[in-house]
Amino acid sequence: MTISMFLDPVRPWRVLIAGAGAIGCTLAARLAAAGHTVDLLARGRTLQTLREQGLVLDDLDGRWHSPVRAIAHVDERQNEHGNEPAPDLVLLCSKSQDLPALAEQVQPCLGPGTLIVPLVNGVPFWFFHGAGGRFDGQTVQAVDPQGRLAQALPLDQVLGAVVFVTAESTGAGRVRSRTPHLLMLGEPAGGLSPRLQALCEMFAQAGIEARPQERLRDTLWTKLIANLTSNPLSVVTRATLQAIYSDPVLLETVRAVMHETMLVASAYGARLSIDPIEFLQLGAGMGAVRTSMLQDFERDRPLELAAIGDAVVELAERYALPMPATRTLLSQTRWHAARRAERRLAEPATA
Ligand SMILES: NC(=O)C1=CN([C@@H]2O[C@H](COP(=O)(O)OP(=O)(O)OC[C@H]3O[C@@H](n4cnc5c(N)ncnc54)[C@H](OP(=O)(O)O)[C@@H]3O)[C@@H](O)[C@H]2O)C=CC1
Ligand SMILES: CC(C)(CO)C(=O)C(=O)O
Repeated sequence: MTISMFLDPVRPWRVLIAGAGAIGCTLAARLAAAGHTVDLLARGRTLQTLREQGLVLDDLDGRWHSPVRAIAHVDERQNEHGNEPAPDLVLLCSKSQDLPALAEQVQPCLGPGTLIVPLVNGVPFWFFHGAGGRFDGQTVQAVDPQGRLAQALPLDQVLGAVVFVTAESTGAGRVRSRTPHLLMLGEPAGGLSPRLQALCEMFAQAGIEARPQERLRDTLWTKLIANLTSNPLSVVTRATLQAIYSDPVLLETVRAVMHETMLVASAYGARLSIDPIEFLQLGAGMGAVRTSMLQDFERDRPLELAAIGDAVVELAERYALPMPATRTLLSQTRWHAARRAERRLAEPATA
């Protein structure tokens, strides 16, 4: 019997949040404010600022100064007697390429009842876990090339998430979120389990709407279509969502990538509820939003192309589906990222 069988949404949970960026800090602030015990695994200047000044979130409900404990290693969770129960919940909140290292960092403190939720864009590493069908249990190479994630995390304790929270860091330990907090959560094997319901309720009590999904992969494909049609193209063009989804020239690429991705989704049995025309209208209605990938590009940070792009191409290859427009777009995005890196290297160093 595992601890999670007793998870009670109203008692305080022991939560470990790994990754103190925009999403990790937003969730940490709201969960701590709701009375949960929150440890936030951070590094560098963020860790130092969190220790010295604490965490501040500005969201639609106001300003939150929340009592989180910033830690550099999970063994700092131990008290003076050298013991600390395993967390009830671990949220992994990094860019997808950083997930293996983060998973290995949290692995030593996991207990048999710890729920683990990666909050990461793109095809998840657990995609084939509990999926049934001919690929059941296989690995998505693009997101877990050395099998480090599957090794570090007990898959039966992993719940999937599709992130609709939007947030941006405004400085170390400072975060701003201007939309209602929304997560879609689901069991990799599908269905509505008691632990999934308890987790959704626990988030809801902290002001984070969490919708339990019987078929999370359907929602995942919808988000992938949004990411794949807009994130790489935003790097190539520097355009906002409004421009990407309304400019007639850019719409040609958007439509081509959307149709290719929808075909892959249907090959995997996804039941998509999106109407393509409505989808484009919704995208255009998002306004002057710069995608997370464009923001990473402008900050000279690595791009999440493996999880958002390469992984979908890999899934397509399993069914011999060509993705010519998507492949071209991904190559062009990489070309722009490489040119930018070269220009940065050529710039004279500032004192
Ligand atoms: N922000 C948003 O609005 C949305 C984000 N998402 C997705 O959610 C995920 C998280 O995004 P977001 O929070 O914005 O990303 P950020 O880049 O803001 O945050 C990631 C954090 O993880 C930290 N980190 C990475 N590796 C380690 C490590 N080994 N040890 C300690 N800390 C580590 C980073 O530290 P450092 O800064 O030192 O690198 C950074 O603070 C991504 O997949 C993103 O695409 C999805 C929807 C919306
Ligand atoms: C806003 C959106 C949906 C654009 O694809 C996104 O998730 C991102 O910027 O990463």
